Amino acid sequence: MTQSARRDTRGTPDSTPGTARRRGHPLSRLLHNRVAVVCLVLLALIVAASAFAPLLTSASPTRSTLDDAFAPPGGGHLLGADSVGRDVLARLLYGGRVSLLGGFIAVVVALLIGVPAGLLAGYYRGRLDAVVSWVASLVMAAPAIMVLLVSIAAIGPDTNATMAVLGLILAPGVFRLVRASVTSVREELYVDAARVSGLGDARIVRRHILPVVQAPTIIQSAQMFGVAVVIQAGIEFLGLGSAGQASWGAMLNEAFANLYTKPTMLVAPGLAIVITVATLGLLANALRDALLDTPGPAARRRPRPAAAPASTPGPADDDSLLAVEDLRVTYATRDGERTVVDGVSLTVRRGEVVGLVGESGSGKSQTAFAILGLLPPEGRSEAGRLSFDGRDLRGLGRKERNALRGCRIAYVPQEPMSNLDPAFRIGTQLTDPMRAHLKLTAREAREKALALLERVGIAEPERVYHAYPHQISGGMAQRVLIAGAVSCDPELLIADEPTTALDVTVQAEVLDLLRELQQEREMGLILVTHNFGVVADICDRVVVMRTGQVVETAPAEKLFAEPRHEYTRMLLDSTLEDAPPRAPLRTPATGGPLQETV
Ligand SMILES: Nc1ncnc2c1ncn2[C@@H]1O[C@H](COP(=O)(O)OP(=O)(O)OP(=O)(O)O)[C@@H](O)[C@H]1O
Repeated sequence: MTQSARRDTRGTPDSTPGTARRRGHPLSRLLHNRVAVVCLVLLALIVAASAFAPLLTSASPTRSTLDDAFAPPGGGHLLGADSVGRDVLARLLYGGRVSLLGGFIAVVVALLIGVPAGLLAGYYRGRLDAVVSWVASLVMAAPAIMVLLVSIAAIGPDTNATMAVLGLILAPGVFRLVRASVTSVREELYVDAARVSGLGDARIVRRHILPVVQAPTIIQSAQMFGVAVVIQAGIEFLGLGSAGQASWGAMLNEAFANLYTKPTMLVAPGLAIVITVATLGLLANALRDALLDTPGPAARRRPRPAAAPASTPGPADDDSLLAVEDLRVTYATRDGERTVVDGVSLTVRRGEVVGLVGESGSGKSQTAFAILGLLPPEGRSEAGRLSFDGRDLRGLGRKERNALRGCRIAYVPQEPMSNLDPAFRIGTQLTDPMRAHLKLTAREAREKALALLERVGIAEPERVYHAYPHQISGGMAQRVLIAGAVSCDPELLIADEPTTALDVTVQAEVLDLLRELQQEREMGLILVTHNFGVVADICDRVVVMRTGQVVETAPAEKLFAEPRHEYTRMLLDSTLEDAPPRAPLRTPATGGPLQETV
């Protein structure tokens, strides 16, 4: 995406007035919605009337006085009395408690089960997701009313227990909603970026995933509450609730029994149920408008083009900072296993810049992700050797990997904007990993972040520190990410096409910055690129990849002076001619044309 295109979708500092409206606090947006305010007031009145029933009426909801049977409204009974002389107002007020408590129990149970299950399944996917999704489908397939009736038969006529069972029945709906939200946000590059910076899963879920899940869950809760109130009334209406208690459903039952003699008895419980349910439904709509009117990250991971593998590894070096030997990355696909990195070997020494070059789809990013331990769950990697500073990275636990990533091995991605969470200020995103890894106080982390912002060439560090990602340009965002990447003084930096998404004018500045920081801190640097100009500018050594394999490894000068492999020559020629390297390739084995990858 070009810089200008990105500005169109993300906004610039000048576009803040437009975004300010959207960024207003959800509560203030809700309170600006008249329907929402009316609903909130009505709900508050219903809840207060039920909670303070003893203060509003001295009558008992269950005591019957046969002399008062069918007493008209007024006098001793403000809303009249029912067929056995019980006070209708008292039954209405106390009955609200049963309905509201029942709805509350059902929603809480559904949330307690659905939210954690959806978070875990959506975040970790794999077998856990498969099992939980299967159970959810099973529960959803069972007819809800039958399950409720069977549970009443088993537990007995206890309204609250029945509503807890209803919560179990509603939980798969919550699970699916949360799982879908997590799955979509999990693919966001800023979540990858948080993982790369070494933040633990709990922190990532709290910071980046939960805020996204929150809004749909709140909306769904309001809807579920309405459904639960109706079902609870239905159960009481059928006479299956707790015996002897006043409830709106029991009042409806009583009214139906006397439908022909006293039809007006339907009015009070009918209105109470309709108003409560309609209010919850309208409130859910208003919540949706208020909560979902926030700018979400639109950018998704770029679709990866397809490519077929070929071969030629290179040697590993013993005093190297990073040593990779015979790295393979495979994906299980419907058509069988697909190898996207095949026998890659490379080394990086301290203070050395290694360019990983090749056309799109040649496996550069997959190699980088495998080194970082960041392949998606469906991807598998294995290597003859994968060591960092003499330490074997194979089989490292999640915690140990996290401790290494972002701290000793850092990553700069190719799409700066998508790697910043739009919901948080730049300062928060910079200080978070520093506080986690370096155990800095909030104040120390802030000072370090401001110094870093200044170091990476940002003219107004304070402003950028307090800005949201949409308020800065793409070039600035990349500088911010570079500042974040070097914030914990890593020994190895992996930069995946760090200038691709930037304006041509900014590209050179960002490369200069990377080179300066690399020299200043004597970092090893793996620069993933398909641009030989970039390689010539800053790389000491070059690894050329094609279709998942290394075809040539050489010092940069040597590679330019005498490229050995035909593919390297073709890439170099296309760079010199300023033409895209897209001539049909021949596989070494068959000589047949390879698939076009872009
Ligand atoms: N999740 C996945 N499942 C299956 N194949 C994948 C997956 N992700 C990537 N690939 C494949 O891996 C191969 C290498 O992709 P990779 O992203 O490493 O290429 P690249 O050289 O970095 O390209 P680019 O310069 O476009 O980023 C591609 O053929 C791609 O289709």
